[in-house]
Amino acid sequence: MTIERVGVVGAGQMGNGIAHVFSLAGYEVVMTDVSAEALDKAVALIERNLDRQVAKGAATEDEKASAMGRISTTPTLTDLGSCDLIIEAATEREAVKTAIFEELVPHLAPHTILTSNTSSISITRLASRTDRPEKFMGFHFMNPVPVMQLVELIRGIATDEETFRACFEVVERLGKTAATSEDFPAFIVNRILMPMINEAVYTLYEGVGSVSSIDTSLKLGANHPMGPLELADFIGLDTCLAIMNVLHDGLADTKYRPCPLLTKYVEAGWLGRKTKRGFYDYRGETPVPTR
Ligand SMILES: CC(=O)CC(=O)SCCNC(=O)CCNC(=O)[C@H](O)C(C)(C)COP(=O)(O)OP(=O)(O)OC[C@H]1O[C@@H](n2cnc3c(N)ncnc32)[C@H](O)[C@@H]1OP(=O)(O)O
Ligand SMILES: NC(=O)C1=CN([C@@H]2O[C@H](COP(=O)(O)OP(=O)(O)OC[C@H]3O[C@@H](n4cnc5c(N)ncnc54)[C@H](OP(=O)(O)O)[C@@H]3O)[C@@H](O)[C@H]2O)C=CC1
Repeated sequence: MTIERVGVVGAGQMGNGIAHVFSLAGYEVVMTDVSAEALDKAVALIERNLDRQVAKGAATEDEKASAMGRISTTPTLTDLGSCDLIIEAATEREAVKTAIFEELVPHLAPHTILTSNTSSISITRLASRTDRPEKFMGFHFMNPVPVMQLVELIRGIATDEETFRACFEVVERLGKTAATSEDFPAFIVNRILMPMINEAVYTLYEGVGSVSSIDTSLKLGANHPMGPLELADFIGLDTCLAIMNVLHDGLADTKYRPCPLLTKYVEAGWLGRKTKRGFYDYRGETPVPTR
């Protein structure tokens, strides 16, 4: 099947990156969000990130202008009904995602493939809340989307081969690499990455090290590009906690117990970079550790 028009639901840090890479690869993109401000911010951010690529010689001014011309925004979710492929990238809460699918489904063309960028939630369960479990998949990008090479593709129990092939071909046209994961809590990347981040928070909670010593240790001692607490702030502490809860509930093993300190940061609304405070305070010139 031919995919030309792509709908993106949620214009946060993942939604803007997803719209960016699809438009640069020549797809028409329609992006929606509950917040008009988020849509405006996303378009401005895509333009800034494309400028960065132009400055580095990774894209030309013409490619940038055509990519920007292929992106439109709408506050109305049901305007996405005519898209060939939809990628839901709203907040990591199952109730939010199912409400989106339930509102969208009556407006979809019969051929539309519905996907979720969820970091952890059961694809089979999300699919079961739609009219098309066979045309439903997990399409999981990594952050920052324009930079990271991987896309995890997750089939639900009912996903058909045609849908999988179509999504696989899209990943190739984006110039990215697909890895396939079975549909179990948090799939592959987050099944491995998030317990490491949670353990870093326990290391902080138990006073084994400060924020700086933990991040410096993993950056210089294990060659990670970002320390685990810096990475947690980058991903969003609400998303990290949501993923740990899915692992804990879904696999019923205490080794996935979210660290109480992670819960406390989220309760404070200190969600990391997106709220300017998390394990670091980003309100000044340079990030300052908060513990
Ligand atoms: C939670 C989930 O469900 C799954 C996930 O996504 S888990 C998170 C996965 N992501 C990671 O682990 C990221 C780890 N961090 C990194 O790889 C690096 O720190 C980083 C790529 C983000 C930044 O690298 P850096 O060397 O410190 O910064 P910088 O030199 O400014 O940027 C490197 C490149 O990325 C680009 N870049 C950085 N941030 C960007 C962004 N937000 N958008 C677009 N481009 C960006 C830069 O333009 C630069 O491009 P070139 O290589 O073409 O020059
Ligand atoms: N952060 C990361 O590193 C990664 C995240 N993901 C996944 O991507 C998804 C999005 O995460 P991320 O971009 O970080 O989150 P953000 O919080 O940055 O963005 C989520 C966006 O969705 C909006 N939203 C909430 N409810 C709705 C709705 N009903 N309809 C449309 N938009 C809505 C939010 O608006 P408002 O703020 O007004 O509520 C916000 O703008 C999640 O499923 C997450 O797990 C996947 C890979 C990496």
